[in-house]
Amino acid sequence: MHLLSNRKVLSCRAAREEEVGLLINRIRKDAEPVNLSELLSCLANDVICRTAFGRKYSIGTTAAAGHQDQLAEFMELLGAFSVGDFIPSLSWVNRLTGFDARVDRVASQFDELLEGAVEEGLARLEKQTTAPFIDVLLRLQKDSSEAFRLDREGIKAVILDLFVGGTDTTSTLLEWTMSELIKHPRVMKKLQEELRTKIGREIETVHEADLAEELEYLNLVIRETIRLHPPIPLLAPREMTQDATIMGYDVPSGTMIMTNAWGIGRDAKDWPESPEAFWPERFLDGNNVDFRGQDYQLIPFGAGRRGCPGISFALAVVELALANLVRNFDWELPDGVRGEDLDMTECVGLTMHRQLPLLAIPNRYITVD
Ligand code: HEM
Repeated sequence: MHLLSNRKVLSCRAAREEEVGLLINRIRKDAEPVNLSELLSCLANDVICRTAFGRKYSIGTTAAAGHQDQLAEFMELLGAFSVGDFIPSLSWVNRLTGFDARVDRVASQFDELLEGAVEEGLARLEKQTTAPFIDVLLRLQKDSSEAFRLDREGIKAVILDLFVGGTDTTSTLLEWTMSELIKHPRVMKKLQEELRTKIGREIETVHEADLAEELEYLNLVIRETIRLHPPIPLLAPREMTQDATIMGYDVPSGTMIMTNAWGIGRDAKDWPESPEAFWPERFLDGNNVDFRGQDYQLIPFGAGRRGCPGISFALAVVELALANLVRNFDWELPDGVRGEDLDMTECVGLTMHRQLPLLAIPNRYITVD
């Protein structure tokens, strides 16, 4: 997908660096402890808004608060169990419970937001050279031929897809990585050592160019977190296009199937050494299992033609944010709670968040005047 190509991801670097810089400054100023879950959700949201729409719905405005709530409700509805999807004759239950009405309301609120963004993009079209995604699509529409027509609804659908695919997933991965690091001080210390040694103390905020040096342990930590906490634990539902036999079961064409990436990542057959433990070193010594869809024992981004096209985009945000959060601060839990006692309960939904927000105290480590 052109919009998520490596070149395009690189071109959005300034927005990522600026937003991560703002996050770090905010953490420096906020009263302790900080609500990392909320801050990381805002970060992912703002980065995607800037790359998709060319602007964010800034913190502190009513539009921002409304938009943030809309997105949370949208994700909740996407992950909710809809009786009618599984037993069509019971669709009336969705009307009775108010589920359909909520879906209609949130869909129309989102449509309003996207309509506004399309109008803003149209007004910008003649002026701007570095284009957010929506402008790229509008330009494509303007230049489109008979053979390839992209209409307004299509543009809104693509942007919505990026939005839904890219915000909650990215912030969930960040939230779980910080949780695991705080819960495992040995791993946190080792990662801090890598970042503080390789990046040095001279700069206050880490930029993407500073990550050019091989940061092996950072990569292992992300891999281990996504194994234990795939942000979309059941991937996207798929329909069988032909009859097949899977593990001895006959599965007819047309059956809806769900893939349990969460279960696969913890399966003792593929992960024989303490599959439930957070241990990034399991990926050393020749274990090169990667998460990009080639190794079926680790598929948090799906695999094949419909696998996630946003992997590079997500990793760019996650690596930069983690490098800054971990290098610049020493973290501890409020009220003297020890890291190993941190509650790690998951909550059910399309994306799998922490049930309780992650609150933590940042102690400044890097202080460049
Ligand atoms: C840690 C972050 C992310 C995770 C874990 C993730 C995971 C996934 C998964 C599991 C799917 C469905 C694949 C399947 O069923 O085989 C998917 C699809 C998708 N993702 Fe991601 N994603 C992430 C970040 C992103 C980002 C940042 C973007 C865009 C900016 C994005 C855009 C999309 C799109 C557009 C699809 C739909 C692809 C299609 O239907 O063909 N994702 N993602």
